[in-house]
Amino acid sequence: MNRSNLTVPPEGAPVPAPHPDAPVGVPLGPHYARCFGCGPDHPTGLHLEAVSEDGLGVSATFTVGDVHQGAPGLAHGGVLATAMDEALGMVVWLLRKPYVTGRLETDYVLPVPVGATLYIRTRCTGVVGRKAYLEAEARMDAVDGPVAVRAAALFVEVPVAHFERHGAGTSGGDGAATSGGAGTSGGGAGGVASAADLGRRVNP
Ligand SMILES: CCCCCCCC/C=C\CCCCCCCC(=O)SCCNC(=O)CCNC(=O)[C@H](O)C(C)(C)COP(=O)(O)OP(=O)(O)OC[C@H]1O[C@@H](n2cnc3c(N)ncnc32)[C@H](O)[C@@H]1OP(=O)(O)O
Repeated sequence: MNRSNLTVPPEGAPVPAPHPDAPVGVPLGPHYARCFGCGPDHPTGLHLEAVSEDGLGVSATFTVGDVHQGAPGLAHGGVLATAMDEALGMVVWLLRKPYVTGRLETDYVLPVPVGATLYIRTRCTGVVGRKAYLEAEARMDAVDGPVAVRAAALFVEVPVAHFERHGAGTSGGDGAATSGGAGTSGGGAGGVASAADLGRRVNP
């Protein structure tokens, strides 16, 4: 894909193993029940479903719905970037450390119609200090279908306080904190209900 050097790891950057508590080969479940990308409680979200792969990688599916259109009958590009962002974020979540997207680069290769299912594969290509380098590819309607979207990203590790400081209504106790749902079925990854909950689940 066309990518800047900001999303390419320096030569020899190591790819760490997933945290021992991270699930392998089972559905990850949502990381947060109201997440726009993966949350089951989000009415118009992407409802991305993902499974971890060997090494530090994830495979995920996203089916484009009516509510995801930009041009008539076609997925909005921002929605597709969100799906890639979400699937990339699931990779670093396997490290059991909080990360946020610092930079996301996207190549739109094919138009993606409503009703299409994207098969997204993401992997970490290196970690240096707080910076995790990641890449992703989405194929249309089959795991070996044509490539529709490619992405590369730099995620930056942040302290749990990042979410406590900047998130509105996520510290628990108000309407934003749900049961978390995540990981309560299918051996999921262990979702969070609040920033405080995130603090209990990540590994410093
Ligand atoms: C209720 C709580 C629930 C929480 C649940 C969380 C669980 C997560 C689990 C699972 C995730 C699943 C999926 C999620 C998917 C979606 C992820 C998103 O969409 S995240 C939202 C969008 N992103 C932001 O809102 C970031 C906003 N930006 C920032 O906060 C800062 O700019 C930040 C943290 C990215 C960097 O700020 P600094 O002050 O901490 O650090 P500095 O020193 O600036 O950067 C550190 C290094 O990174 C590089 N860097 C930073 N930004 C860069 C950029 N845009 N491009 C290139 N390099 C960059 C810098 O050059 C520096 O590199 P050098 O150490 O000097 O080598």
